[in-house]
Amino acid sequence: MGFSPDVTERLARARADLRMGVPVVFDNGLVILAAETLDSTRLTALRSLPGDPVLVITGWRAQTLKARAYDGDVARIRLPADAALPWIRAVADPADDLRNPMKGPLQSLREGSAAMHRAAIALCKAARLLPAALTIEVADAAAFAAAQNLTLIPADAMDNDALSPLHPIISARLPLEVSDAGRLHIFRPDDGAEEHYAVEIGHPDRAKPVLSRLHSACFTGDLLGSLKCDCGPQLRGALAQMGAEGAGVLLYLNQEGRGIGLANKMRAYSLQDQGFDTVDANHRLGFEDDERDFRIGADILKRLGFDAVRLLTNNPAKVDRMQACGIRVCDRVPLKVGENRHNHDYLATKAAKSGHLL
Ligand SMILES: Nc1nc2c(ncn2[C@@H]2O[C@H](COP(=O)(O)OP(=O)(O)OP(=O)(O)O)[C@@H](O)[C@H]2O)c(=O)[nH]1
Ligand SMILES: [Zn+2]
Repeated sequence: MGFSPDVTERLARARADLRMGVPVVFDNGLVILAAETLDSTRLTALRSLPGDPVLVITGWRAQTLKARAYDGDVARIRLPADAALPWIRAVADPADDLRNPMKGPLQSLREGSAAMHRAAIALCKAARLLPAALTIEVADAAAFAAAQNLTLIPADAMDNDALSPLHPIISARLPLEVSDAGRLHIFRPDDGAEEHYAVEIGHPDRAKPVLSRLHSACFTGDLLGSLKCDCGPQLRGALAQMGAEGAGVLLYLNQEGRGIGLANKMRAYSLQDQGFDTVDANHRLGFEDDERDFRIGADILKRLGFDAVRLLTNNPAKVDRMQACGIRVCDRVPLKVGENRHNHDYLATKAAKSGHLL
């Protein structure tokens, strides 16, 4: 009839399912549940199935837990017969690592392919959950999904790494403190993920490099005035500079916590209170230190008609990634504002480990 959801749409459903604790089924036979949202009812149901449940974690998390990661970026841990919900949570979530370091010995699987387990981790990350999934194989995936009313997704659904097209939805005049001539543009991706925004100041000449900032959302810094980072002052500093020049474009990308989501960023903050720095905290949670997709920013710039920028950033990786995405970075304009006694170590870590320029 033509109403059925396509793969992209089913993936959006799958992300929502995982966030609620509902299993998702890959059509080649792997059932997955996010460890973070797993409850005891579904754990019992999963244990009633024939087959051996496997807990998938990332290579980073495995390193912290001293488990073997034969698959490199992921590790498949055999679920012990007596493992209950708190044990699964403790493997997935580092909150109590220091208080309760012994989860193992963890038995990692070596045989067979990890391709679908890798896809399960990618789906948990896309759902902004902890990157850990409980999985089990079923003989007839389509029948199982139909009988249990679960979302069925193609085995290769996560292989497509293309950027989901972003569409301009609306733009409207928005007078700002820094400039009367402000305009806010809303962009919405096809895949049901977060919207992103562009703030245009004045009427930048498309034929010249535009003063530009790619700002990643930071609820704590941008809105609450958190002193743990420099995001709020950077946001306001960038807008002020654009206002003073009379032209510029600031992209506000909803990639909170360098792409791990606000809940996971707060988990990282909690680990930072235990003594880990910003990079180590991400790794202990099982994430890369930076999970952002900078193609989004490049795509929005192009859609607005810009192909060359003077980029306000202290992050050389951002410059490289923009260039790789076809945006010419004619100049890097430093944005050194907002250092205080609370974020001194954070900024020093970014300089030491992530290549930020001080
Ligand atoms: N995961 C994580 N994210 C953080 C932390 N502190 C700030 N962020 C996020 O980091 C993002 C800002 O990135 P930064 O690395 O500060 O800066 P950048 O955008 O790479 O570089 P600049 O252009 O120089 O600001 C925002 O999404 C913040 O929410 C943290 O400790 N952990
Ligand atoms: Zn911040």
